[in-house]
Amino acid sequence: MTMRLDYLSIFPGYFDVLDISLLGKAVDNGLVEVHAHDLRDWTHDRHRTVDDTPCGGGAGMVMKPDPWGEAFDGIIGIEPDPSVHVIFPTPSGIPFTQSAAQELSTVERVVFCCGRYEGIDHRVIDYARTMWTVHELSLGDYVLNGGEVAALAITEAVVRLIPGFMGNPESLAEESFSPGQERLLEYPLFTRPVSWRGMDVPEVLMSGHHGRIAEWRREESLLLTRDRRPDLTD
Ligand SMILES: COc1ccc2nc(C(=O)O)sc2c1
Repeated sequence: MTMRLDYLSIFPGYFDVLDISLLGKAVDNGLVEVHAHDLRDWTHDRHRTVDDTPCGGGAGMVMKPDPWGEAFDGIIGIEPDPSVHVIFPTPSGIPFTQSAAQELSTVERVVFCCGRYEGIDHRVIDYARTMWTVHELSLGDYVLNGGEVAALAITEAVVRLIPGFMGNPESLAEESFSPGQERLLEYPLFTRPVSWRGMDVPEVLMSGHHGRIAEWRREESLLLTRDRRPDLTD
């Protein structure tokens, strides 16, 4: 399966980065197909206007619905198709989680709609919900300047879970938040040299005793999770 990823933004250059590193390899391997689009290509005035003042007053500008609607028509089509997943990164979205990444990694088509200014006219989201499967997602309790960085983060979290992307799928099994990890944070990691600036790798990890190593790692994960993310231990 090849996943098609589309990005709609007034800064499509943000997505040039998808040509490098592991994601670039996924493109080369035909696992993903990436298309970035400039929303201004669907404007018709000399200034290529995509925003206007908010109805009801208030600070800032709101993204006009017209360019989004025409872009949807051109990029996705005019027929409803629930197999297309449209993601609006937004501070008012539901928190993006590893399980959401897991679900999205099985989808064949994802379209990211990256807002700027104060946000997108809500009718755009309402329209999208009549046509496709829509997700309004937030990365966390902070606000970025637009949806592009969130779209990149979501992309990386999703694409790395596509079967065949990671050379060694076993490395996914022990990561923080991966299924079967009881929602525990990953234990501390060490590699050679065994001694570095007066600090040694924990002896148990050099013992070759797999049972004791597994026990040490689980204990470390439990301690770390209780300390940093008590909300995960409920
Ligand atoms: C205007 O579009 C925005 C603005 C801020 C923002 N912050 C996000 C976040 O996930 O933190 S997504 C997002 C989209």
